[in-house]
Amino acid sequence: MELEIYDDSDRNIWDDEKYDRFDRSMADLKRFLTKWIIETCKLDACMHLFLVELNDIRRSAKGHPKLLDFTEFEDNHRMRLHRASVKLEDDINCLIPGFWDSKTECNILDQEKMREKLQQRWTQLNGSTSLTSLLNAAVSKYRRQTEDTRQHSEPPKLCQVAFEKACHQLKGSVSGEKASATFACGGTISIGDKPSPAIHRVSPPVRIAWTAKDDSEERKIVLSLSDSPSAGVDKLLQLVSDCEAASFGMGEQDIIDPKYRKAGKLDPHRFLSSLYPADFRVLDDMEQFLLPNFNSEVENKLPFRRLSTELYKLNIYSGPDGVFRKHVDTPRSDSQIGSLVVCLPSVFKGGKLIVRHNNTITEFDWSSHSSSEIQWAAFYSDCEHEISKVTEGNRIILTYNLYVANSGCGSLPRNVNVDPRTLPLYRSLKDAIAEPGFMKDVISYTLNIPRP
Ligand SMILES: O=C(O)CCC(=O)C(=O)O
Ligand SMILES: [Fe+2]
Repeated sequence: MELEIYDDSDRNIWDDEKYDRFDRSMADLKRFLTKWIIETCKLDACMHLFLVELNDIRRSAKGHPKLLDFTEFEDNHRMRLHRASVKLEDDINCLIPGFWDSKTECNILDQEKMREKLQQRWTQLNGSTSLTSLLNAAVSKYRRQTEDTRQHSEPPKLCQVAFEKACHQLKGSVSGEKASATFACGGTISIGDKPSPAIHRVSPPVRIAWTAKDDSEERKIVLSLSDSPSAGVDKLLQLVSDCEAASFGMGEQDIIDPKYRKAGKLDPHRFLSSLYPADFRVLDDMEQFLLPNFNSEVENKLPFRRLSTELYKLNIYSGPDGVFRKHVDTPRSDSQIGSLVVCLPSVFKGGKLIVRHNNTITEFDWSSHSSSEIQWAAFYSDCEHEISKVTEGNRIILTYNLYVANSGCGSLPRNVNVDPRTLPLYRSLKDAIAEPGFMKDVISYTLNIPRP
């Protein structure tokens, strides 16, 4: 992707009319960066999957060849490699249409640019070894300490075996290509009846207001700790019955099939919620775990990529058979990278959220704390997930679309939603302009006119 920016540094960029006549503006630059950032994320994700598979093939190949050296591969390895490279190509075509011109290029792995990118990503994935060496040191120290015992009493003690096994497992999870493959994360927000600063991550009871199906009335409920009377059983029943049946997307169609998804829904124009996950630093947590690394240490430190959320639905899965079988969410735009689900306080049993990626499963079982905490999970759009049967109660969920965006660091973007009059600089400038002689000095300086 190449961007040509005209050198318009001598123009007055605050003068909209003039500025809009140029082909490339700050807005173009912002769009370009956002597109580039999103494409980099998507490419990283595609290469990541490929590298995991390639490393598996290498491990089973003779002589443990170097990453992109396929000379020693036997037929079965070649077949697997071929399948993986076709998948890589398909993934890239699907996520970044137009990035790869599959008609003119023969094989994606023959392309020097692609090989370089794969090599870079590989180096990056294997870069951090400090925790691994710590674990290695722990194992050898433990071995040395127990060597004598081992020599004298033949079978190793159960705790020794368990310790080493745990260290090896941990080492596997913190190093190598699977380490940065975090595809889901989650957390909790406590609920307190007393007001508390949001920084403490204690939310007041959540208030939901919604409109009746025929729009005739506005209704409200406070979702509080279950044993408090304000939990309002009647209101809860009302909320459930005011929901419409939730659909799911299949191709271009929205389908309602209670065997596949049995849940109620309210579209966002029908309800308001008092809970804003960003107030409880949920966005910061998700950014930390879900935004993939850039390509180098230096770039990783750039405050470029941010997440934003868009409230999408309120869903209720009710016992005895609320359910949502295996599916992948339909992304609502090119910049959507995932979903955030927030489980509001309400008693229920069952209803586990199970998220899968690359043969790894993460489960979010919220039933035991369903009445006392707000619980949340976020995961990438391409993760298959399901909700197991809700056997009792009501599992009330807010879903949000997660978008990646650039934070507009560096210079202030145009049309920023901040009133310049609120900035300290505005007041100093205003005061300075009021000084007799200031404007004369500035004008003669900027226009290079000799002062009288
Ligand atoms: O409720 C959940 O845990 C997940 C919801 C979900 O998968 C969806 O709405 O697409
Ligand atoms: Fe989903």
